[in-house]
Amino acid sequence: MDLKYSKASPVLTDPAPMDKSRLGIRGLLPCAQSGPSFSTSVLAIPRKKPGKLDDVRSNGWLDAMKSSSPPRKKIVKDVDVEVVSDDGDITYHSWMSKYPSALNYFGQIMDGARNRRIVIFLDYDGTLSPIVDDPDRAFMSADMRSAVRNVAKYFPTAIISGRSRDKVYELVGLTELYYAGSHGMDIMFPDRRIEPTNHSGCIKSTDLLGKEVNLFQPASEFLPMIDEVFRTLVENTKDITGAKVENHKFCTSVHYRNVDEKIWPVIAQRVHDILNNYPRLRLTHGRKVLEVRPVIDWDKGKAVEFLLESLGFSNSPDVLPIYIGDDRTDEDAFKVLRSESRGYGIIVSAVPKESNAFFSLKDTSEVKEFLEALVKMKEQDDL
Ligand SMILES: O=P(O)(O)OC[C@H]1O[C@H](O[C@H]2O[C@H](CO)[C@@H](O)[C@H](O)[C@H]2O)[C@H](O)[C@@H](O)[C@@H]1O
Repeated sequence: MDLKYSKASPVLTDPAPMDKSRLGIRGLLPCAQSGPSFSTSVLAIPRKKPGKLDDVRSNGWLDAMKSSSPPRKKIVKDVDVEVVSDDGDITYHSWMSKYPSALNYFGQIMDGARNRRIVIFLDYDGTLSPIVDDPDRAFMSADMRSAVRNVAKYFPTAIISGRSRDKVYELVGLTELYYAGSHGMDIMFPDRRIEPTNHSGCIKSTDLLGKEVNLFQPASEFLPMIDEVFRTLVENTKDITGAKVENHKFCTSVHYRNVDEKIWPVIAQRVHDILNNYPRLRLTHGRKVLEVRPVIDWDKGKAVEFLLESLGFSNSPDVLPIYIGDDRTDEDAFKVLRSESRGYGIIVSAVPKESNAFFSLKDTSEVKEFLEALVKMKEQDDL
């Protein structure tokens, strides 16, 4: 597909047909050719009559929604954190032969790292902080923060999150890291580095400490559209108990974790109908969350490549990138690292799921252990 601008821009020119097939739209509403103008006139959309929920059932949205997070078979009530029962233990152990524990294989991973510069990429939700019901309360523990801080002393470390860059920075609170928000569509990297050769469009800015930095925001033209669709989604889900819409600047998400499962078809249909008016936006599935993103050729995998290049680590056999993440959006990064055996993806999961990662960790406490082991190894000067 042609790029709209120069080779540098990830914005795709003719998104409409691609959009439709990705969304599985069956022409529920007349489809605007170029999306709505940025006005408030689209804030209220006509509601579907009850019983007309065939689109989201037939296009796979509902199935994807149901399988989008580990089953909550047992919930530890007062901790408010997902815990999966032992039922799937046998399957889990056989899955682990395909995705062995990064802790058990730590020695082998370190052997591969000998004489190579390790670069660490970390997802936030489900990786550094446990999955909880309220996205505003997804805090990382002090121990985890200290593990990440120590890792960053020895290895270049970046956080790549679906949240807005400001929000994830606020949650992590460490200035010594690199941050990419909005699924990699908002990357801040140091000024002293060279702009990656294949990309233009970096802008100069200052970080919260007043330091000069570069920003790469490949979806900046979508800002008003995302803002508009965010407000539309808020308006059209406000009557659904438990629904929550978040604005991540270059993408927006609709949470249904706290919505009664019987109402999932309704929330899915509302989002579907709204997206039908925005052919330049697409939907991806996260953990009990519908994520609305621009149709651009950019994802967490591209962000990893971009950061490696902008930090001066691109295409070097002396570099070993390690990416730790837990959800479907992290698969793009795992794929990049798997290709040409560039590095290691580590999936965080307590249940079996297909992945492009090489290794696995069961939960956030194992992530912390892995990070601590890296630091210990470095402190013993074994790397
Ligand atoms: O890329 P990430 O950093 O993993 O962000 C992905 C999404 O994470 C958040 O939602 C998820 O975590 C919440 C808190 O534990 C949980 O309540 C929700 O069900 C999960 O989907 C965040 O709120 C989303 O906006 C991110 O897209």
